[in-house]
Amino acid sequence: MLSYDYENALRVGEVSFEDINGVDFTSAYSRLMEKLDNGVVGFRDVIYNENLDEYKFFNGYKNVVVVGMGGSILGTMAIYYAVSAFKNNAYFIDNSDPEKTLSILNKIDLNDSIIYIVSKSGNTLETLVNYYLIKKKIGKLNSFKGKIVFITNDGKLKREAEKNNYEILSIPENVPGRFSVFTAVGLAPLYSLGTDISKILKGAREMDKLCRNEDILKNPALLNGVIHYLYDKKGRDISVIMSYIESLRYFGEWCKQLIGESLGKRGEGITPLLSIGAKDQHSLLQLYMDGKKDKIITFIVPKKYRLDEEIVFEDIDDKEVCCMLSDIIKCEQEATEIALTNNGIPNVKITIDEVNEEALGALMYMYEMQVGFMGELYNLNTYNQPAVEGEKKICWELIKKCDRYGSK
Ligand SMILES: O=P(O)(O)OC[C@H]1O[C@H](O)[C@H](O)[C@@H](O)[C@@H]1O
Repeated sequence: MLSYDYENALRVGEVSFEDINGVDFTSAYSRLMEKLDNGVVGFRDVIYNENLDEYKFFNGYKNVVVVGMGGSILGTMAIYYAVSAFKNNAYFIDNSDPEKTLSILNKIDLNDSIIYIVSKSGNTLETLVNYYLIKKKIGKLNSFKGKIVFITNDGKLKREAEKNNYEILSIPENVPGRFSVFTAVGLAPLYSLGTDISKILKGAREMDKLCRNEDILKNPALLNGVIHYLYDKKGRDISVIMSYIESLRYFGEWCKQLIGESLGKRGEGITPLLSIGAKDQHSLLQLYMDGKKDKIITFIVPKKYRLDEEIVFEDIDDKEVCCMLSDIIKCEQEATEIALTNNGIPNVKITIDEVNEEALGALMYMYEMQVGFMGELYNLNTYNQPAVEGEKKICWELIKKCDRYGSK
């Protein structure tokens, strides 16, 4: 399913086994388990949901449009772009960038679409605006033959859904948005996109077995959390997630929010930095290798690439050399790993068999648990994001001043 290799994080010598054992990870483990057992947070419970039938009515549309922001869309994008990298019937609308939104909306036939409006609070500015645009576009049609599903618990969007008798799915209150990919937030649109959602949950459950292990060496989420925590304390507070498969780009975007909003509190936290190999060997590797000593690298690599082909080098040391395309990128990753380690840069590696639903379920759940453990190590509230509220208030005031109807 997934293997985790931490040897190079210790080999470089900045952090040792004694350091790991010196961290009170047992208390962190117990505190998180207690929260999960008592339902204070519900991101573990949802992976055991057996009732996937409620999504079966959401099939049969050519296009799937998902409108949301942050935790309400990034997990869906992460899984879709990973497992369905070769399809193109999904449209994701999150930002308030007029050029992006309008160019997407101008090309979709909404009549042949299932449209998900996803917002736990029901009040997120960008989601609201993008919904209004869709509503306006639908209003101009003679009749609307598509389907709108709201995934929301509250706010303006819930009221809008109720007023118009749209279908509403809800999100368990104890599952924070950025941990909600295994709820209707991710599962409903992914089902409409033809993804095998039971396999996503299967992968998450298999990972959960490992994450319940009290033995840190058998618990990759706990071990990776402690390693990153220790390196942060040594000044390596930038966590580079370097994926050697492009279809995991949005997994990185999802991780960025999960790590950033969960742990960035009270002057603590690590900064996630996304990187794609082999490309970034030609742009950022110089910085990783020889820049400030503030980074720890996580390689994410598949054993098998879903497409592959033989390639012949016509002249390597006067010889023809034949290898697979996948051999090339694997050699590049290995070379980077060896060079970084030789240069004293700590790195860990997560290997998945291949990119598929189960692997994504396992990988994403591992990160949810890792962040949960890390929040306990830092002793902070992992599940809120109070610092971003200030900007929202200022922005709503500015928007009221933009009113083009004036005092009408
Ligand atoms: O699901 P929503 O309520 O629309 O929230 C969407 C996103 O917006 C907020 O600003 C939060 O910082 C994020 O944690 C959240 O995922």
